[in-house]
Parts: sequence; structure tokens; C-alpha cells
Amino acid sequence: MPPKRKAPPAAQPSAKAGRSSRMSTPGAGTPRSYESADEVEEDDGPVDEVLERDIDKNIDIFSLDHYQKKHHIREPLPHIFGDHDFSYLDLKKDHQNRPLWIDPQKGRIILESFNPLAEQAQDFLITIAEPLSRPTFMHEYALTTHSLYAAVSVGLSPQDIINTLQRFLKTPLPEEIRTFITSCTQSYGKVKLVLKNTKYYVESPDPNMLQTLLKNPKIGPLRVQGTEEITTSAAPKIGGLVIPGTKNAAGVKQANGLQQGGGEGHEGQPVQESDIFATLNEEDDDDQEVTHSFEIADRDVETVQKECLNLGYPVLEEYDFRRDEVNANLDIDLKPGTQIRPYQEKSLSKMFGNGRAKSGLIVLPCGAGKTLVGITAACTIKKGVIVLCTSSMSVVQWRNEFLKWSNINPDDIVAFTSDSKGNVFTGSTGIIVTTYSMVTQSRARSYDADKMMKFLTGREWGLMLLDEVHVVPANIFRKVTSSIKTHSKLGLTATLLREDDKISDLNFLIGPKLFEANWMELSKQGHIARVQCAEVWCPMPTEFYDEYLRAPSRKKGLLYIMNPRKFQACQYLINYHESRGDKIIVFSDNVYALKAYALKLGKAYIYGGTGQAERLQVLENFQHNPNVNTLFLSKIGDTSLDLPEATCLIQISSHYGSRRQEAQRLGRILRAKRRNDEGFNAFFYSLVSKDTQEMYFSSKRQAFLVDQGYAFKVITQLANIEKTPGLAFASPGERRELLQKVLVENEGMEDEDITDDLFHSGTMGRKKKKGAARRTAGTLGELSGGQDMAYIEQNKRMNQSLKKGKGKKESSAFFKKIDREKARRAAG
Ligand SMILES: Nc1ncnc2c1ncn2[C@@H]1O[C@H](COP(=O)(O)OP(=O)(O)OP(=O)(O)O)[C@@H](O)[C@H]1O
Repeated sequence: MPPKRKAPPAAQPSAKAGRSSRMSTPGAGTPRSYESADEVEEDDGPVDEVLERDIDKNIDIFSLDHYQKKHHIREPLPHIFGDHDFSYLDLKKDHQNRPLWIDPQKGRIILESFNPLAEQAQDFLITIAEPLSRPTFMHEYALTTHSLYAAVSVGLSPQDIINTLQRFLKTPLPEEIRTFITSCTQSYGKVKLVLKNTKYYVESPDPNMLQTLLKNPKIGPLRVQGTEEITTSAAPKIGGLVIPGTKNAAGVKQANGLQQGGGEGHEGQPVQESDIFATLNEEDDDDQEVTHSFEIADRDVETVQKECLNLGYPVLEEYDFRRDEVNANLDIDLKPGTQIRPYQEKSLSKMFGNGRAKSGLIVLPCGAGKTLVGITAACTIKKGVIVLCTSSMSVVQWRNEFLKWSNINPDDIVAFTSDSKGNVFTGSTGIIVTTYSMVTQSRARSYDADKMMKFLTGREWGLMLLDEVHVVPANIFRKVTSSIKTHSKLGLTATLLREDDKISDLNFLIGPKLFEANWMELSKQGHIARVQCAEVWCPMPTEFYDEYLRAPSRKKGLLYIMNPRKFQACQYLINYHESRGDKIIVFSDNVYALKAYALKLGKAYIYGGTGQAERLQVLENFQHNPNVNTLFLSKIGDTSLDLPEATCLIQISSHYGSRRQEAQRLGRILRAKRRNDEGFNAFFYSLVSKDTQEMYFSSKRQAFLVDQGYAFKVITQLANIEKTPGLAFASPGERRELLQKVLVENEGMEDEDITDDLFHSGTMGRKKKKGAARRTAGTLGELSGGQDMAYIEQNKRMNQSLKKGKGKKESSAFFKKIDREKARRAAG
């Protein structure tokens, strides 16, 4: 532990900080010539006395000067900020009016979100940097090579970036940063891969660059023989282009009209003349650039891309779809009433900024309407589209959304799943919606599926929409992108988080991040729900804790999940929120616990082993039956489940420290139907057993959401929990019994239950371990032979009573119909 030190009262980098340090220190990292703060504090006497003394003397006790004098600090800041003392940077005179600070060493940028120029600065930062953390008052961004690459790909020049940054910064732009920007951006965007008339061209505005590439021993020989070495043409002018997804699109115009002049992405606010970023784009639009290119064969695309990357000239992929006269046009437009939201428009304008389609990733929170973004992109390109989803359920949803938002002929949009290997569309082109596993599986295919695959791989597609890109393994993308030939790719996701850190692969396989929305901003604007997050600490009863301390690590998890105090907290919260009229989802990764909790509380549940018909029945009841207000879900419900009725989430077990899962789960309530009701709040509770590993995992899990600006409250005591009617495991005897049961039923348990996975078909590139035991979902208790019969009976009770209820309803409707027929005949 570092020695405890009093925080400086005015430790913010202030104008004074800048002045005083400039006088004495020329730069950061000066040797320490001050006494240790701890020693000085002791010399100073009790803090209260010092404060009183200074207040009497009318000294500004919160000033930095005061702090330095009080602690005899001659070289003021290094002891506080260490290597992060950047007070040597001169502050501009009007620095208060400028919203950005910068760390010259790491390229970290801090935005004061309360500054009047914050909104404009944020638009700019999203384009050039990676958002790291965006809590209420200060946002942190990082300038990285990839983020600068993305900035260039949307049409910014190095000078644009430097000038705009200069204008927003409180200090002059540090030389290191200027050099970094120039060195990254001068090579990015210089080489483009363009597919024109179904042929691939390596294109550049700089003929010398192409000469350099042609001299390269790997790339040179790949130029298609018999073509001229370099062809020269003028790049298209963009002025007057009407693209859905830009401010000229019909849907956007309607939206803007409603917002009384609110354009360029900010509802309720008029477009400002001073929008520096917009001005930059417009200036770019007017430039007509001459380009030079040489042709390469399709099969050499990947080699050329890799080699260019090695040379430090990453290749930008663009699709000049308006000039593609080879691929048939698709008759598709957004329906007239469709209004694209400002952030959706903004994300699309990054994709189509220069009139061509750029491949890349758009990151929007769950429930913010990624589907419509994908559909609008398809309506812009108007060529054949292939949509890849993670499950057959999503395939159905995507097809329905296409039919809902666009005028596509239903015959031109075909689902290709294991259940529907359907007909190929009748027109010359169309849309295929399928799953990643359908197009990548290596097993023998049925005749129909094989025919469809030949169709998919044997032609060119204008656009490939890749849904939920964060969950799909990189090798799957590789297979997909190498087997299906497409001119542009758009990856959609809510979180660019992969616990395996493979996210950078996506930059290469799909394209750079084009846009990332701010969760808090969208929630303030009512596009996603406001959520109150809380972590509930549940103490472990002594007998459980003793066992926990002794247990091998794999069993520890089970004990902290099955902690009876956690069970009670869950029961209490369900009662409380049901009585408020909420619909509740309880998430548990552990299937044993999922069943045990649901059955004891008499609630419905769904996990990997639940049949399709039963799933739909349970979901339908949860949505429409006022008596079914709580649903227990395993991790199959983490993504793609559209339950806008849900307003409360309780998490009882989760996948270790997975930030992505936490964000996905929160996403289930962000789309709450009631989100725009006066004073409405959704609730997200994470129940953790106190003093166990779960607390560590929990804080790790929350990191992403905290960075998005969510604040987790800690609840250590649930008021009057002991008065809950029928409180489970209230007596020590019941708790001991539970412990015995948990131990007996899980003897010889596996490390974790992984079959309960979204990709449980096992075809998503996850290799089975050789010789590993076969893992089955949710039947661990059965394996041990000690399953409690009372549970099994109860088990059947809730899910089955829903079935019975449905049966009755159906039969009574049926008999009623017969009765009516009889009555009509009798009357006739
Ligand atoms: N511009 C819009 N106007 C009206 N409704 C919209 C708009 N955009 C999206 N929606 C609606 O918002 C809801 C959420 O959209 P969608 O399912 O595409 O979200 P998502 O971002 O894909 O979420 P998830 O990550 O959870 O899958 C849908 O009901 C959709 O119809």
C-alpha cells in the first residue's frame, strides 16, 4: 500500500498550476527536491488547526499556492502527478472557453463535458479517437493508430485533425502529438482497394505510392498482366448526392422538420455555423481528386492487404456502388414514414461520407436500433445484401424488420437457416438473411443447403451486414469474408469488447470503427431507458462460508451463487418489483442455480435445454400474461432477445469478470417500452456474496458500464427483508439442509456448464477438448443421482402450468367456435 497522503485541495490542473510550474520546472519528471508530503503533514500539526489558522488569515485555502506553501513544496506538482505532470504546457489565455486537455505522452484526451463547446468537440473526438470513459463531467479518449486510421477513412486529412484539435485544446498542441498524428495519417488512406465493375484495383491519389508498391517483390508480380501499369481517373464529386443516412435523406428530413431545425445529429438544437467538424467535411466534399490505380486479381486481395499493412500503408476498402453497372440494382427504399434518428444518421454518414461505401463497424448500445442502421445502409447501396446473424431467431427478426422499414418485395428477401433452406429469390438480386454457422459449417450439407451455398459464393454482393460482431470468433469472419465476395461490409455491435482481446482482428477483417454512440446521451434523449444500477451485497451464513473457504475453486462458485442470503435478496427484490408492476428478468449463467431458484420461487425459466415451443410459450406469457411477471433466463438470453416489457433485471450468477456480458444484459432493459413514461427508471441489480471472489468479478464486470457513465450503488442492507412473507431459508436448519443438498447434488461437478451457449450447436469454431467429458446442460443434479424430487415436481409446476393454461385456452376457443357454428346453423 502506498503511504496515505492527503489529497491536494485544488489538485485540478489549473491556470495557476501552469504558471507556477513554468517558473520553476521546464518539463515533467524533474528530480524530487521537496520533502515527503507525509513528513510535512506531521510538522504542520492537526489539519483542523491549520485550516482554521489560514481561514483566519483570509487565505484561500483551496488554492494551489496555499497547498504548496503549507507543504513546503518548491517544485509543485511532480509529487502529486508523477510522470503525469503536464503543467509545463502553456495554457491559452481563453482556456476556459476550450473543452480539451491532452496528455502529450500517451495521446489521452480529456473532454470537459460541461463546456459549451463540448458537443462539437465530442463529435470531432468520436471521429479521431477511441472513447475510453464517459462519466458525467469528464470524458476520456485515446488517440490510437487505429482511431486515426478511421478518421482518415471518413475523409479527414492530417491537417484537418491537427487544426481542429488546436482549436479545442486549452494548451498548444504538443509537438509529440502533432508528430504522432502526421506519422500515422500520412500513410493511412494513401492506398485504397476499390472494386469497380467487379474488378479489384489498388488505388491512390499519389502515383509515387503506387510505384513504391509495384516495386515491392510481393505486390509487384500480383498486378494483373496485360493491363496498363497505372490508370488515372478523377474521383467522383459528392455534391448533391442523396443518400439515405445522410442529411439529404427523406427520412432524415422528416425527422429534422419535427425537431424544428435540429440537424446534424443533435435533437432540438439548430445546426451551428461554427460546427467546425461539419465545415471540414463540406470543404472536403468540394475537392475533386485525381486517382491512380492498378488492377489485382480477386485471389490476391488478402495478400496485397497483408503486405501493404506490413509496409505501413493499411489499405482502405471502398465501394463505388453508384458506378457499379455490373451488379443488378435492388428495388429497395425506406418506407416514406421512416424517420432515422440523428445518431443513426450520423453513424451512416461516416460510412457514406464521400459517396462511396466504406467497410467498418458501427457501435450503438443495445436497443438503439442497429437493425435500422443496417437496413438504411442496404437502401443506400441498393445491390444484393447478405445479412449474417447469430441465431435463427435473429434471422426471423431481421427479415421482419426489413419488411417493416423498407418497401422490399417479400419475395426478394429470403431466410436461409437449418429450418428454411428456401428458394432463391425470383428477381435478379435480393437479400439473404442467414446465420454465421449456416455459411461456415464444415459438415456435409443437405442438397438444398448446398445449392444455396453455391448461390451465395458464386456471385457478388453489394453489402454484407454482420450482426453482433463482438461475439463471433475471428476465424469465423475469416471464413465468411473469404468465401462470400462482397463489395462492402458493415459490422454492428453494442460493445467492442472481447475478453479475448481479439477485437483488433476486426479492424482488419471488417474495417475500422466508424462510429460509437454515447450511451448516456441516448438515454437522456429517451432513445434507450434510464437505468438505476445497484450491487447488492449478500453476507454468507457461517456454515456456507466455512464450506466456501475449504472448497476447491470450481465449487466455490456454486456456493456463492447458492448462498441462501442471496436467494432471500432475490426473493425480496422480485416481490418488491412485482408489486410495483415491473416485469423482471433474473439472469443466471449457472443452470443448476437457475432451476433451483426458479422452482423454489415458482417462476418460469428458459435455458439452453428448453425446447423451442416451450421457449416461445414462456416468452409469450411473460409478455402478455399479467400473472407471469418474472422470468429466469440463462445466458442464452444475453443477446438478441427482444423483450421490451422487461423493466427490471436481477443477476444472480454471471460469467466471471465479463464486461461484455454485463453490458449485453443491461441491454435487455434499455429497450423498455415504458422508457418515456414520466419519471420512469429501469433497474439492474447484481447480487454478490460478500467477501467472496464474486465481489472481485463484479467490479471487473462493471468497468465498461461505469465507463459509459453508469453509477453502481452498493446496497448492504435490504430494509425489512426479514419480514418478507414466506422468506426462504429463514431458519438455520433450512440453510444447513440447502448446503447439504447443494454439495450432494453437485458432487463431481464440471468446472462450468458451457453447453448453455448461444452457439451451442458447436459449429462456431469452438473446438471440443480432446478427451474432455461430454457436457450437458442443466442435468448435473441428475448425474449425481441425488436430485431432489420436490424440486422436480415444482419444476414441472410453473412451465407446465403455462402449457396447461394454453391448452385450455385453445380448446375453449375451439369449442366456442364450434358452439358459434352450431348456433349459426341453428339460427339459419
Ligand atoms: N428510427 C427509429 N424510429 C423508430 N423506432 C426505431 C428506430 N430505430 C430503432 N427503432 C426501434 O427500436 C427498437 C430496437 O431496435 P433494434 O432491435 O434494432 O436494436 P438493436 O440495437 O439491434 O438492439 P440489440 O443490440 O439488443 O439487438 C426496435 O423496436 C426498433 O423498431
